[in-house]
Amino acid sequence: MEDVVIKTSGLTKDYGKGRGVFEIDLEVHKGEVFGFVGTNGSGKTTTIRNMMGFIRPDRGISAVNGLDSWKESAGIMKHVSYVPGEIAFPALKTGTEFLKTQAKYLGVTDFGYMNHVIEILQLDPTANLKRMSKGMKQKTAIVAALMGEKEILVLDEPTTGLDPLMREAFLGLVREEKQKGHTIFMSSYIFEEIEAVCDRVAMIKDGRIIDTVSLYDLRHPAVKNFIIEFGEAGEKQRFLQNTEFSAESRDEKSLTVQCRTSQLDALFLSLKDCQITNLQEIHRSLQQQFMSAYKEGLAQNGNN
Ligand SMILES: Nc1ncnc2c1ncn2[C@@H]1O[C@H](COP(=O)(O)OP(=O)(O)OP(=O)(O)O)[C@@H](O)[C@H]1O
Repeated sequence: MEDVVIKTSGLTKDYGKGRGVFEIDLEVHKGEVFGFVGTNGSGKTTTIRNMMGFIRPDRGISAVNGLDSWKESAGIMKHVSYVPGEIAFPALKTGTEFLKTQAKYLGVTDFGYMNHVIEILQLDPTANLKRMSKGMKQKTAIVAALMGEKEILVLDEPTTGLDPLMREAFLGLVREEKQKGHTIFMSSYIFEEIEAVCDRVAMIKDGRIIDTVSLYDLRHPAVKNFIIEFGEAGEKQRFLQNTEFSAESRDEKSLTVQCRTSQLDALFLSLKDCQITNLQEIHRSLQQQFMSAYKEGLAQNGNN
């Protein structure tokens, strides 16, 4: 596909004893926010480090903008802003000094966007780098990465150490990047934040991709489930006895109904003479999707 910005195929880095990443196939398209979720030690950082050309794969390929990650890593760096999972700052005194060095390295001369990111994240960069809290270090690394305004962003657990308000502010920055048409690859173990900003998500477990889902598809399933609460128990019973939809009683006045999206009209029509006190769609969350892919994997491996 022409608009593929990041691609891995059969990517394998084997550290022995089942550790590492195995046969990783990913395609991230231009302008996409692509999430990468998995539990601790599942292989997110190893995949990202391969993508960035920091480590050499044992098998398979990784390419960014058509450039081989390992062989042409210098070329890749021209197009990619990167926030590492483990932040190690150079021996400089303050955040400001570090950001100035970074600006020089990246050739940034207009500091408008950098100051915007600093403001959004409420960072005081004048603080001593060594004495910064975990969250401040993380914010500084984000500012250092974003100031380059590159068209590809690779973020390894970028919200580590950020409080919920700052996480939300950071997700706003990700949305701004997407609006500019930039491509974002972001790892996380926090399902809610991936769900909030990503277009597609790959799930990794024990070094292998177990599922790739489109958030649009997750939010727009072909079959929907609703909780319907009736004003009176008798109405609920009448509905249950007469309906052609698959329905199950929940309690005296409420039930769950399963309905194909194409039959929503018919469902609502069948409810038109009932007194409904509440109607709520049951959404399948990314975490639920991950848990079922996880369990399926266990069952296939005969561990369940
Ligand atoms: N240099 C290395 N040598 C040996 N094993 C390694 C090395 N780097 C990573 N591993 C192992 O590979 C597996 C994947 O690690 P990785 O850091 O990629 O996971 P992760 O999903 O990023 O985890 P976390 O969310 O905890 O940061 C782990 O079992 C880890 O111990």
